[in-house]
Amino acid sequence: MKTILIKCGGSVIDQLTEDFFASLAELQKAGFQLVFVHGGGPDINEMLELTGVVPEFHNGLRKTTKETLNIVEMVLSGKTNRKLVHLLNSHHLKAIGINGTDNQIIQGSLIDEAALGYVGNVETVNNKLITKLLTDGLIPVITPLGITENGQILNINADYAAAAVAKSLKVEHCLFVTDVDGILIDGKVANILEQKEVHQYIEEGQITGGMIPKVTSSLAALESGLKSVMIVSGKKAIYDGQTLFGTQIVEKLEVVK
Ligand SMILES: Nc1ncnc2c1ncn2[C@@H]1O[C@H](COP(=O)(O)OP(=O)(O)O)[C@@H](O)[C@H]1O
Ligand SMILES: CC(=O)N[C@@H](CCC(=O)OP(=O)(O)O)C(=O)O
Repeated sequence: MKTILIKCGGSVIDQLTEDFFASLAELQKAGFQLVFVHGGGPDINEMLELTGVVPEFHNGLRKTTKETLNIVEMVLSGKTNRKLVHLLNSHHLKAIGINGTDNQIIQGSLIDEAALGYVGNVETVNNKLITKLLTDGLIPVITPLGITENGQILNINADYAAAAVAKSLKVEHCLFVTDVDGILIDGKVANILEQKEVHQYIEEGQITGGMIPKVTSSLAALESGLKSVMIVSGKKAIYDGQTLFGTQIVEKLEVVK
């Protein structure tokens, strides 16, 4: 069966629409099995603020002290994951929540402990539990937490975690669901962007902030052999039974034509 990896951004989890959930059902009808990796940056920030910790980011990655890691794990596993699983189940999409650390699904290593604390890169993904759940007809919903060889829990940027899971599962499509209709260039959604344009738009400052990890992990996923990567909106329909709506990212335009 063909699989679609859906990364659901923290920016949009609270704004997912009926049309979006209807598109997921359409994708299942079209023969795709779904796997989710979710973010939760806003939920984490909210809880950190309540505890008086000021969020700190370096190149888009959250500096994660021991205290922050405890909150990140509590929020991602206890709040955001529960919220998304509940939303899917209430739309008759049979979802089950799991942590990236469960059964060592996401194995990673520290990026730079001195600068970032317990923030990790993905080294390998253990597909076993994911494929077992898919075989049972369930939608795995995975937190972007990883674990090192020594058992240290890692906070992983959800875009990178999603791209790594997509690569490991060799999915048909990888969709980054966010709070905008796609990548906006000069105020308009681009239907398709190639690698070279992505780099150019980052340099020109047209692609900034939270969109940067999405495009860089999209390009990494394409390089690793994935065929289709898209940025789509969770606020509307993303599929009409034939076409996915949003911005497709490709290595080279001529390959697609
Ligand atoms: N060129 C662009 N097109 C669309 N959005 C962009 C662009 N450059 C930066 N962004 C920002 O990226 C945001 C999405 O990233 P982020 O907030 O990290 O979302 P998520 O929680 O889904 O990962 C958009 O809301 C927008 O503010
Ligand atoms: C290391 C790192 O930055 N981890 C992220 C994990 C959540 C995430 O990426 O959530 P979004 O997709 O909503 O941004 C964080 O702590 O915010």
